Amino acid sequence: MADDGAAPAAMPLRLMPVVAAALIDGEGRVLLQRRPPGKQMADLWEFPGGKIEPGETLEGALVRELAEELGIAVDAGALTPLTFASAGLGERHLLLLLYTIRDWRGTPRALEASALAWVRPAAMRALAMPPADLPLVAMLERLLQIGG
Ligand SMILES: Nc1nc2c([nH]c(=O)n2[C@@H]2O[C@H](COP(=O)(O)OP(=O)(O)OP(=O)(O)O)[C@@H](O)[C@H]2O)c(=O)[nH]1
Repeated sequence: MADDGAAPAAMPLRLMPVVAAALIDGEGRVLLQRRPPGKQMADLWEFPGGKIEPGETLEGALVRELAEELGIAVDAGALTPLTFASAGLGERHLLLLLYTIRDWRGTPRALEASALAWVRPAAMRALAMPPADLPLVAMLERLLQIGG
C-alpha cells in the first residue's frame, strides 16, 4: 500500500483496571500477600485483589477477590478509596485502585498466595513489590503516620 503520508492511527489505550485492598489491623499494620511461583511477577509481595470480571462493579470485584484469596467477608460499604497507581504493563496499561479496609469477618488465610504478612508501611521498602505499588506504599505510610 502506498504511503499517503498520514500519521499512523493512534492505538487505543488498553486499560486494565485492577482493584486492591490495604487491610489495616488495630496496630496500623497492612496485610500483604506473596505471589506464588510460576505466575507473572512471582514471589513479589502485593496487596490482595485482582481484575474485574464482566458485569462486576469495582467494589463487587474486590469483595469477591478477598473471599477467594483470603477467605474473608467484607461489606462493600467498608471499602474506602485511598489512591491509585498508573503504570505501563507490557502491551497494557495498569490502573491499580487501592482501597483501605479496617473491618472484615474471618481470619485472612493464604488461599492463593504462597505467604501472608502483616507489615508496617515503612517496612514495605525492604520487601520486593511490583514497581506500580511504590506510590501506594508512600500514601499508606502518610495515612498511617497521621491516622495511626
Ligand atoms: N492484586 C494485585 N495486583 C497487582 C498489584 N500490583 C500490580 O502491579 N499488580 C498487577 O495487577 C494484575 C492483577 O491481576 P490478578 O491478580 O488478577 O492477575 P493474576 O495474574 O494474578 O491472575 P490471573 O491468572 O487471573 O491473570 C497483575 O498483572 C499484577 O501483577 C498489587 O499490589 N495487587
